[in-house]
Amino acid sequence: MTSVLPTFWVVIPAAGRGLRMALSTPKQYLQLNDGRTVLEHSLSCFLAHPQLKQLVIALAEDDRHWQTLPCAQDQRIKRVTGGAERADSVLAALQYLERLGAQSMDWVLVHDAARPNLKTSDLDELLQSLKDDPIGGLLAVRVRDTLKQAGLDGRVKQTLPRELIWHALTPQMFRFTPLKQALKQALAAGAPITDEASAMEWTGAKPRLVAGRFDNLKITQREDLNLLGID
Ligand SMILES: Nc1ccn([C@@H]2O[C@H](COP(=O)(O)OP(=O)(O)OP(=O)(O)O)[C@@H](O)[C@H]2O)c(=O)n1
Ligand SMILES: C[C@](O)(CO)[C@H](O)COP(=O)(O)O
Repeated sequence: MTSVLPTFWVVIPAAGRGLRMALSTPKQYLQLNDGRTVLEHSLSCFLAHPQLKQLVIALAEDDRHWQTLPCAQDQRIKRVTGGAERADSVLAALQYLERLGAQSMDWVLVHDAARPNLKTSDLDELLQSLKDDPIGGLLAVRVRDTLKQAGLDGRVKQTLPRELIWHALTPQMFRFTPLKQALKQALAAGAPITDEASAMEWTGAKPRLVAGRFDNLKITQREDLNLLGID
């Protein structure tokens, strides 16, 4: 018998400038070949999921694209202004979740607006794998290539063991209050936080790795567009 998946809140950090993409349009608003934007694709699995509570999207203060999208009319989606870094944007969205009634041990999933290729099968695998976990965790994929550590001279210093190395993906799934507190404390301490798991790790927690698809890629640089069929 398939067990019931947990209900969950969603936070979408979408306030980035896409500097590494270096295009006039922020990368989350680039159109894929079906005419929908990267952001609309990144939202789609959540908006179609029966267990979604509500979704908070963090946008740049001067974002003029969001209101042009049909999903901006979806009453389940609330918007907040993002911050200087991704972690600031996530924290701003978490603080808004409190106003929406998020309870301490509610599940929160954080997913990059720049990851349009998330599959429902991966989302459900994450929910199923972590629904009874005391900490939470993240979708991740094992490193496939041989890993080289560079020296300051730009030459190979050594080959690193890769058996235990994973790429962190999103969504990342944690309980509301522990995540909010971890982010607040880690940011206040100036810790280098690049994902939700690193904030939880900073507090001593050990998030669980849930194997996901390698093609759940983050649109970051120009060459990534070809991988997703963007002309
Ligand atoms: N201050 C920020 C920075 C990033 N993000 C979001 O976090 C996700 C992952 O960040 P990244 O890929 O680094 O996006 P950008 O910051 O836009 O890219 P760049 O670093 O090249 O400027 C993206 O969906 C981005 O919109 C955010 O909400 N707030
Ligand atoms: C959250 C993330 O996508 C996990 O790999 C990654 O850390 C985002 O990093 P970025 O430098 O903000 O793109």
